[in-house]
Amino acid sequence: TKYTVGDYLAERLAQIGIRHHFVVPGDYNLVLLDKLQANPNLTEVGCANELNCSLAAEGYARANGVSACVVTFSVGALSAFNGTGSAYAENLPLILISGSPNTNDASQFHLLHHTLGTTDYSYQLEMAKKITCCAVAVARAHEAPRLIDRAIRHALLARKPCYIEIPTNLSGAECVRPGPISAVTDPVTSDKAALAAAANCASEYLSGKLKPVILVGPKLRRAGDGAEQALIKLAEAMGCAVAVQPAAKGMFPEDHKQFVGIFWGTVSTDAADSIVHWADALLCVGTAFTDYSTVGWTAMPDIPLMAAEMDHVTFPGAHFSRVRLGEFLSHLATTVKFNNSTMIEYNRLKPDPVLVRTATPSDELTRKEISRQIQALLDSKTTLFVETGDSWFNGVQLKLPPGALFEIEMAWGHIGWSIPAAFGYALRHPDRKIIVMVGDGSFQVTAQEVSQMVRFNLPITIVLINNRGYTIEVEIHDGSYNKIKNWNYALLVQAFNGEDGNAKGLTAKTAGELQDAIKAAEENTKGPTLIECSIDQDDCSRELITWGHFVAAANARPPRLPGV
Ligand SMILES: C/C(NCc1cnc(C)nc1N)=C(/S)[C@H](O)COP(=O)(O)OP(=O)(O)O
Ligand SMILES: [Mg+2]
Repeated sequence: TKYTVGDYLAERLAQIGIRHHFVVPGDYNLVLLDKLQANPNLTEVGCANELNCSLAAEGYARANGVSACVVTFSVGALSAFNGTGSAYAENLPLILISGSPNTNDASQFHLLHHTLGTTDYSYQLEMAKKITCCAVAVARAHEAPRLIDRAIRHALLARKPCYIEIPTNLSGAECVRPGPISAVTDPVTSDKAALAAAANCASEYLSGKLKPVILVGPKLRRAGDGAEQALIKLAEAMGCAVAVQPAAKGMFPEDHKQFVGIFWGTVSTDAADSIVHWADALLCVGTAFTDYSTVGWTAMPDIPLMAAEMDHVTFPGAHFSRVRLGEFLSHLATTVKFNNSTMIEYNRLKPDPVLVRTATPSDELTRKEISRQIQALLDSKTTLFVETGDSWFNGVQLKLPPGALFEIEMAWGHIGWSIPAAFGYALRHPDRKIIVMVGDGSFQVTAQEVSQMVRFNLPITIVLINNRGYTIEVEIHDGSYNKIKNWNYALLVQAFNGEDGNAKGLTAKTAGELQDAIKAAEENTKGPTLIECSIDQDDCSRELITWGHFVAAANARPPRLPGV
C-alpha cells in the first residue's frame, strides 16, 4: 500500500513520543484520522467537543512533554484555538492539526460548509499564526514532509504550540517516508562561550551580595533538559532560601530544607514574602511576573532581578543569549560561592506550623475541612489539579509530600480546564492518583469530559466545591452575572455512565460525609468519582479576598490621559 501524508504525520507524532492523540472527527479530517489510527504506536482518544479536546491535549502535554489535537476545519479549529492559547501561555508544545477544504475548491470559487461562506479559506491559518510559534498549511503533498517537520521542530524547541493544516484530499496522497527523527528533535544546546561567561559573570555578581534568594517560576519545568534537577544542585551549592511562584508549585520539592514557601505577595505561604523582600539578590528561574502572580502588581520585587530563562540569562550589567536553562544552572552550581545567610534568617522568622482543627463528623462542611481532608490524601503518587477559582488558593496552601505533583493553569486561566486536562494527563500517567479541585462554575464549562474518564475507566477523584456561583468574581467585583443555575452534579455524573460506566457521583454536606465519600472514591478503581461538596457561598479563603481586592484595583486603574 502507498505511503501517504497522513502516514508521515502519524509516524512523526509517534517518533516524538506521542502515544495518544485527541480528536473530534469532521468530514475534512476523516481520512487523516484513519491514517493516524493505522499507526500502531498511536491510540485515538475521542472527545466530546474541540474545546475539551484541546484542553485534554494541553493536560497530556503537561505529562508527556508534547501532544496532538486533531480537529475539523473552522467549527472544530476555532474551539480548539482556546486550548491552543492555553498551551501558548503555559509553554506547552501542543500540535494542533486541522483538516481543511479540498485543494481544488479555492480555484473553483466554491462556497463550502464549515467556512465563513466566502471563497477565501485562509482565515484559519492567519488566526493560527497569532497563537502558535509556527503555523503551516500543506497545499501540495510533496511539501508535507518539510512543513510537518518544521512545525513540530519549532514547537519542541520553543515549548509553544504549532499548527498544521492538511486538506481533506491530501491526507491520503502519496508521500515519501520520513528521514531521521533527530533532524526534528535534536535540541539546541548552549553556546559554550556564552554558557561559561554567563556562569562566571553570575557567580561574580552573586559573590558581591549578602542575602541571595532563588525564586522558582513555571518555566523551570517547561525548559526540560534536567533543569529541575540542576536547580536543586544549584540551590544546595548556594545554601540559600528557595521560594516558588504559585504557578510553579511542586517544581521544587516542598520537603527540601531550603524550601521557604510560595511567594505570592500578601497571599504568600510560610512568610516566603518576608525573606524575598529581605534579599539583596533575587535569582529568578523561569519566573512569570503577571498581574495575578504579583497580586495586582503589589508584589513586584523592587530590587534588580537576575533572570535565568529557557534560552538566555540576564542580570544587572549583563545579558547572555543562547544559554539553556538546565545547562546554566548546572554550570553555575560549580562556580557559585556558598552563602546561606537567607536560610539562617528564614529559620529565625519562619512561622510555627498552624494547628488545623479537625471537624467532628456531624459538622457542616467548610472549605477548611475540605482542604484538611484533601491534605491527608496527598502522597508520592498524587497529582493534584487545581482549577481557576478559590481552588487556586486552597490548593496552593496545601503541603506537597515528596513525589506529589501539582498542576495549575494560572497564565491562561480558563475555567473548566482541569476536567479535560486531568483526563488527558491521566491517560499518560495511569500510575498516578489524580485529584481535581474544581468549583461549580468551572465544572459547568467542560463537564462532558467526565464521560471520557468513564470511557477509559480512569479512577480520577473530582472534588467539586459547590459554593453556588463564581465566587472569585464575586470577590473581585460582584453582580448578577456571578450567579449560576445549580445542577445536581452527583446525578449528572451517573448519567455519564450510560449502560456500562463505573462513575460514582456522591454528595457531602458534613465532614463525616466527605470522609465517607473520599473512602468510596479510593475504592472506585474503575472509574471517576465526583464528590459534590456544598459550602456556604461566602466560605472562601482569606487569600482570595485579599488577592481579589488588589486585582480589582489593578483592573480599575484609570486610563492614562494623552500627554500625561
Ligand atoms: C467566571 C470566572 N472567571 C472568568 C472566566 C470566564 N470564562 C472563562 C473561559 N474563564 C474564566 N476565567 C471564575 S474564576 C469563576 O469565579 C469560577 O467559578 P467557580 O469554578 O465556581 O470557582 P469559585 O466559586 O471558587 O470562584
Ligand atoms: Mg463556585
